[in-house]
Amino acid sequence: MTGSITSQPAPKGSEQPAERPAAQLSPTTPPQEAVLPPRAPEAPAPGTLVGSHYDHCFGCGPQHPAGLRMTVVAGEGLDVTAEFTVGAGHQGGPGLAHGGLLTTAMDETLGSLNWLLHAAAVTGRLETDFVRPVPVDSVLHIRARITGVHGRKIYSAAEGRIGGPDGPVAIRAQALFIQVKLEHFTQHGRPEDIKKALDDPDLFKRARAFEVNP
Ligand SMILES: CCCCC/C=C\C/C=C\C/C=C\C/C=C\CCCC(=O)SCCNC(=O)CCNC(=O)[C@H](O)C(C)(C)COP(=O)(O)OP(=O)(O)OC[C@H]1O[C@@H](n2cnc3c(N)ncnc32)[C@H](O)[C@@H]1OP(=O)(O)O
Repeated sequence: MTGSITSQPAPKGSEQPAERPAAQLSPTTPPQEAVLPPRAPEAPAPGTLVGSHYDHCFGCGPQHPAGLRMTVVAGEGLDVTAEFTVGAGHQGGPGLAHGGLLTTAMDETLGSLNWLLHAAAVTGRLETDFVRPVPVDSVLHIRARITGVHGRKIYSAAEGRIGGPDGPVAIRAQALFIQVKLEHFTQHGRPEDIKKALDDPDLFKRARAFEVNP
């Protein structure tokens, strides 16, 4: 390895224009018309566990053999906290957490915010800034909040700290979730998993509840 990337001349026609267009807002930044709705009546009470949305979820499922098994606690408003302990099985570089897994932990936490609105939603876009390395055995303390809702779009942001809940920020994320109907899962999921999920009375009850207010 030479340690440097040889610079090549830019292909013809790809030169920078004399004036760059004004910086665009990220699609994960709520527009001015976005609102902060009240917590849904069905939202988990402040200080209680949000609970896993699906037993086999890689992020939160208690039955997943190698998942992150994250637990998320509802906050007072449109916010949650979560912890993710980085294990030896989560390495990217030696002794350091894999960035993709940290992103998964952020995705899971941000996704759980949707329970506060009682909305079934999927990640449309997720942006992550890795601010400092996260060693194995660290506990990532995550705080996430909804930053706005506009139609089916739910905007949210989170940060993950190490060395304690008020330690330095190691990772930041912003997300755009899109509200979906139950059919999103039933039409696209592998049939045998959908069948099993629908046979689970608890999940079925939960899924039907979404149908009333999709
Ligand atoms: C059978 C029982 C199942 C029961 C399940 C039970 C519970 C589950 C419920 C909730 C889950 C709760 C917690 C989950 C917690 C964490 C889990 C992690 C979350 C995930 O891991 S989840 C997997 C990864 N995720 C996907 O697998 C999505 C794949 N994708 C799609 O399925 C479509 O892409 C979709 C649905 C996103 C949109 O499709 P669509 O056709 O419905 O709507 P459309 O395209 O019109 O978008 C509407 C407006 O959003 C804008 N928009 C869309 N995408 C954008 C982007 N990327 N950037 C900027 N803007 C975007 C458009 O520009 C438009 O904007 P506008 O309205 O202004 O025009």
